[in-house]
Amino acid sequence: MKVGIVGATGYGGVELYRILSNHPHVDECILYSSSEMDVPYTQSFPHLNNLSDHRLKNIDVEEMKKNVDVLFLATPPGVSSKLSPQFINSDVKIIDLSGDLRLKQKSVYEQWYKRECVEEEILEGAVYGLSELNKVDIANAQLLANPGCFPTATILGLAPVVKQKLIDEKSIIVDAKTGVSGAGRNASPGTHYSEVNENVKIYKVHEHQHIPEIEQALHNLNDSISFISFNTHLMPMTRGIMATIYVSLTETTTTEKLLDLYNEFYSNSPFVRIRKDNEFPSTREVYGSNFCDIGLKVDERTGRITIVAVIDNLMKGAAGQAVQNFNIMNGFEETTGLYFAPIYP
Ligand SMILES: NC(=O)C1=CN([C@@H]2O[C@H](COP(=O)(O)OP(=O)(O)OC[C@H]3O[C@@H](n4cnc5c(N)ncnc54)[C@H](OP(=O)(O)O)[C@@H]3O)[C@@H](O)[C@H]2O)C=CC1
Ligand SMILES: CC(=O)N[C@@H](CCC(=O)OP(=O)(O)O)C(=O)O
Repeated sequence: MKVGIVGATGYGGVELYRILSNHPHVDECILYSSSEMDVPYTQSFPHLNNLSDHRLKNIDVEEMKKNVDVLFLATPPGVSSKLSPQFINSDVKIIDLSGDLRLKQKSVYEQWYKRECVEEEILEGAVYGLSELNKVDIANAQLLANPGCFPTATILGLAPVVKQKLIDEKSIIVDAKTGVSGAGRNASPGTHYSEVNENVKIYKVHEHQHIPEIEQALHNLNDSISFISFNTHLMPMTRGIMATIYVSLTETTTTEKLLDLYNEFYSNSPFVRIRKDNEFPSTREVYGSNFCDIGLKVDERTGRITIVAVIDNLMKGAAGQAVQNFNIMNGFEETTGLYFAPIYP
């Protein structure tokens, strides 16, 4: 297959390139840029010297329609809203890593992203691609909205107890932490070294754009869920997301029984690893991989559970899950090109 990557000079784009350039069903990667034309890719990324002789191409929709089977958009918010509609009814499948197509209601996108949304009929046609929960629709998608990094960890961490209706629907609290690469390659005052080093910062309090995405997905699993409490913290590390989730149980149960439920729920999900009783994952243990690792424990005194879900934000939180979805959309084994160990230490 021939794949195109728009935004190849960014973090999500170069992670896609790392995976797709070694994918057994990808014959060619075509790399697009909105700011550079006909310059070697290695100019942006010298770590690819001797591995890539690609030159960046400018974005030309008609050229893409002729030369590309699947187009990945690893672009800032607003770009996919303009590009994706131009591919409707074409033979090109679109996998969008941005948040532009994830929310089903135009007004909700405009409220949280504070920018204009695509038409609702485009949103209706887009499939939300949380690979573990939506395989049948993903397999038939032409337009795929790849989930956000925090939603991926949070929804996978909660899905079994939410679907089984074991928790108080108003009790969900998510305390999430992220590495700085989640903010993309361009430095900003909030993300440069001296701001982040030896520091922990809470940001976008009650205003994070992933809140409605998580609520939408949980509501689809259990329609009594409408709102969650969710906050994010920037950590002095490059990659990784940890979502620590607190929820109240509606009936008495044990850690052992919940671990059995999670193991059963994810028994056909090769990238979700449930930890043993009293073992909790850390971000390092999924670094550079497509795994989502989950640990949990019942607090018998309070009747609450603590659930911990970790991912690599650029892998399962972005490019890795995008390739997992690419595999499902094209009838390949979902682990193709992706089933490798995390980098450790
Ligand atoms: N980083 C992460 O962990 C995650 C990111 N995402 C989402 O994925 C998307 C990409 O993120 P990330 O790679 O981190 O961001 P980066 O800022 O690192 O890269 C974005 C790339 O988009 C390109 N770009 C900028 N403006 C335009 C435009 N108008 N048209 C076309 N291309 C443009 C730029 O390349 P050029 O100038 O060469 O065109 C740039 O390299 C974002 O929507 C982000 O929210 C989702 C999950 C996790
Ligand atoms: C550290 C950091 O700033 N992370 C970003 C990650 C969000 C992201 O990738 O944006 P979309 O999923 O909405 O496209 C944030 O928290 O906003």
